[in-house]
Amino acid sequence: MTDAEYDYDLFTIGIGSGGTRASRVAAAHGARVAAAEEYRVGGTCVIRGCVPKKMLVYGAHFAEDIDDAAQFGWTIEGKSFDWVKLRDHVQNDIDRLEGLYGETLDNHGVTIFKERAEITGEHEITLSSGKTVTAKYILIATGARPHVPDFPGSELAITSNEAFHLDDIPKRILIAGGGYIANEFAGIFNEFGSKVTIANRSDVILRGYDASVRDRLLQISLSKGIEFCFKAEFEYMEKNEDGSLKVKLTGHDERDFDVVMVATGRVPNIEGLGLDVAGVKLGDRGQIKVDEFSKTNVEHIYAVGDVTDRVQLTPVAIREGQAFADSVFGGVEPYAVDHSCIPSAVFSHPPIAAVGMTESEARNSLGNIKVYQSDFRAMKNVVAGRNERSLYKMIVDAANDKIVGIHMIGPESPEIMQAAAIAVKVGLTKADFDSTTAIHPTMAEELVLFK
Ligand SMILES: Cc1cc2nc3c(=O)[nH]c(=O)nc-3n(C[C@H](O)[C@H](O)[C@H](O)COP(=O)(O)OP(=O)(O)OC[C@H]3O[C@@H](n4cnc5c(N)ncnc54)[C@H](O)[C@@H]3O)c2cc1C
Ligand SMILES: NC(=O)c1ccc[n+]([C@@H]2O[C@H](COP(=O)([O-])OP(=O)(O)OC[C@H]3O[C@@H](n4cnc5c(N)ncnc54)[C@H](O)[C@@H]3O)[C@@H](O)[C@H]2O)c1
Repeated sequence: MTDAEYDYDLFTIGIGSGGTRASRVAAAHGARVAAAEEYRVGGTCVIRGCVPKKMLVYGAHFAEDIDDAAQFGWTIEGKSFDWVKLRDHVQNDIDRLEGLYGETLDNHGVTIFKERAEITGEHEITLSSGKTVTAKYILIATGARPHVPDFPGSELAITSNEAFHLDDIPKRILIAGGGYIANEFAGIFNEFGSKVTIANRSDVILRGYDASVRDRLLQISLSKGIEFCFKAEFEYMEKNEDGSLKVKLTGHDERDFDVVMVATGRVPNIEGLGLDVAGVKLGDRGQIKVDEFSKTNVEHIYAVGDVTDRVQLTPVAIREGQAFADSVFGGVEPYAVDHSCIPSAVFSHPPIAAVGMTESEARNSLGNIKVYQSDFRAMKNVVAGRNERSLYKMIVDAANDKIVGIHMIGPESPEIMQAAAIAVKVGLTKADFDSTTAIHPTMAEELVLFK
């Protein structure tokens, strides 16, 4: 087939973070682009991930702010919280954002099919309506979905997908997992007044983050009333007559909860995509295997984002989509996304932010390191009488003074980290930070005052 004989130059399956960016940029480069979405335009991040989650984090934090306000002289009478109001307000804004995503693609001339797509031939895609189209290139950007462990009664559990739509805030919620989603939602529900229990299979939370910061979150969460069950896996779960759930975890007696949510990782969406027809190879975690340019083993099929299970974060999916579109349609030398030194955050209460190596990673790989630490109480917490301490940690390569990692837990730490991450990424030294004048009084000034 000649290029003109294909219906499109690019067909993108999945209009989430990666698929949106790739489709829009490819179209801007002059490609004829179509994209399919089986659920809602915007994907996980916009519809049921980062964005509504962050809105709930904001909503939840008022519980502490309103309490603390008394120490700042404010009397707030008749305080109450209306979950349905917040839930619906968040959902209305998600509707708005979904509309904006669709509009942007429309404005770039991308044809949107709001239906499921499957690869049915070398260059052929079939939509659930039965319509068949052809494209020179195919991009798989189908994301990931919650992994639900297999145990009797697992169908009674919810995942983060359903957490945004609950009718009420549960009195007692069990959250399985010890990662991002478990800790973020534990904070949200705890602030809304639920009794939260986290059950984790291992004995650490947030594996991959620096041990001091993880431990600080654990201590603060415990002090806020969140309960942790470690080395706990589901044995079974069943429904009680009153609608509550009876749960048996390994090493624990049966207990009743109103809602059980699993947050035990996310698995790539590869089923029913026609990958066998296309001959696309998978890796051992069920992810689509790609090279550094996001190309699969099939010359004209690419994949970006969570479905490739490289780093499951929105900004990474977006970068992969951008690099794909520029490389294939932008007339530039193909370029790869740099997956090193990616900053990240956990929007717990308080939040965590990190970039670069943890202390133990640096010790193992560099040997001789210097560790600087500031353990302080944010001024706002001091005035509020809130005994919640922040912890900032800087890891420096002793051989050349380069900062190889920064780890923080404390109010607004993700906001502070975004700028600090630039410094780590470009290889600034501890001396560079020392030579920068502090902005006083801030929490961020701790970064340039380490002794
Ligand atoms: C609760 C939660 C909170 C999160 N918070 C953050 C955060 O704070 N920061 C952050 O960086 N990341 C966060 N993430 C992760 C982030 O959402 C993902 O990394 C990101 O959305 C991945 O983008 P993607 O393009 O790969 O896939 P997605 O955004 O998941 O998009 C894939 C799309 O493909 C569609 N699709 C699948 N199969 C088909 C098919 N056959 N045909 C048509 N359409 C199909 C899906 O419906 C979906 O809309 C969070 C995730 C969750 C679940
Ligand atoms: N702030 C953010 O950037 C953010 C927020 C949410 C999600 N995300 C992305 O989404 C991904 C998925 O999040 P997640 O929290 O589901 O996964 P995760 O990989 O962060 O954590 C999974 C946790 O579940 C535990 N676990 C696994 N199987 C279990 C079982 N059977 N019983 C009990 N515990 C079990 C693991 O020990 C681990 O602690 C993350 O890896 C992240 O990339 C990012």
